[in-house]
Amino acid sequence: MIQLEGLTRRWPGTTGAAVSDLDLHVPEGTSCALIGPSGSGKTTTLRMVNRLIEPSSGRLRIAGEDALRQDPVRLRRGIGYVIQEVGLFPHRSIAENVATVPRLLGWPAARIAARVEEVLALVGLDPARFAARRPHQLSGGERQRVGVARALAGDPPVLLMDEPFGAVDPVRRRQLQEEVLRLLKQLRKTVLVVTHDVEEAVRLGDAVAVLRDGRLVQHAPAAELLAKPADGFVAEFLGSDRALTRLSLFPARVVRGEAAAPGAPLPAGSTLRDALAEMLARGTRAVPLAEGGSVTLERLLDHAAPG
Ligand SMILES: Nc1ncnc2c1ncn2[C@@H]1O[C@H](COP(=O)(O)OP(=O)(O)OP(=O)(O)O)[C@@H](O)[C@H]1O
Repeated sequence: MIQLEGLTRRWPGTTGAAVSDLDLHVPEGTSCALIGPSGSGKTTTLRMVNRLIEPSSGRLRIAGEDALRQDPVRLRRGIGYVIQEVGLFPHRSIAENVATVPRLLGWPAARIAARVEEVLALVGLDPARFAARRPHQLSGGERQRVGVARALAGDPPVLLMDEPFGAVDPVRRRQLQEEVLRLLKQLRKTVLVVTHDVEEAVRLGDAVAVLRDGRLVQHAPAAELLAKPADGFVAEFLGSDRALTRLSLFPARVVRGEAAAPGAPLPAGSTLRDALAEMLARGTRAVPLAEGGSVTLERLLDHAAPG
């Protein structure tokens, strides 16, 4: 788990703090997305957790240990870090890039080689095709996958991600988000992810923390945040389409007693938001599901306006 208590960062020569008295708890095996306007302190917060930025005051516990008393270099070897620009070494092969942390950890060569193959496969890159290439021989999306593989290579319990899919086009982005999310859940990583994209935040975060001027204004499960923004600032930041965004959190499933509607069934893995889009496109009040039964407009309204 990651636990921030009163964490604060002041920059020399500035009035006020970039991050002020921040309390945040990310339980083990869960993810928290940090969102907020530009300059609200998201990246500063993230980089205080791996101490690329030293906190001015406050406490930081990672996996039960006082992280501010640990040697920062050793601390970082236990924390995966994924950034938008990926930051791969351009003159080293993909395999060498992925091997960075295991090598620093002093693993034997055979174990490193096996691990490189394993994590490349985990992120959907065939080691036989990619291991020997240089970063410039990959697409942006493939490089991003390498960034995730590299962060996972040393099997750290904690992962920090800063706009991890910012450089990926919107279509591949959703696919990559879903794959990485599935992977992180399967590996039970504790994750703190920074994004400016509300949809990405609710998709990746079990909980979402909203920052404003370096202060935490709301920290709640994604569905609760979208249903009940704490104030006008949060509501505006989440956008007037937040009820629509919320529908994307719920899978389209059969509710007993609903007869099958006519027409082509929704593809497997569709969300209630996809169901609404289909209803609008077809001009119907219900769409059928492949497993039988339907999603109805009434059901969508129940989810969009919870009690
Ligand atoms: N090295 C630095 N020296 C002085 N001030 C800094 C430094 N780095 C960041 N800041 C200031 O700290 C505040 C928070 O910056 P931070 O990068 O954490 O915001 P952010 O929410 O991640 O923004 P963005 O979404 O634009 O990346 C900003 O006012 C920024 O100008």
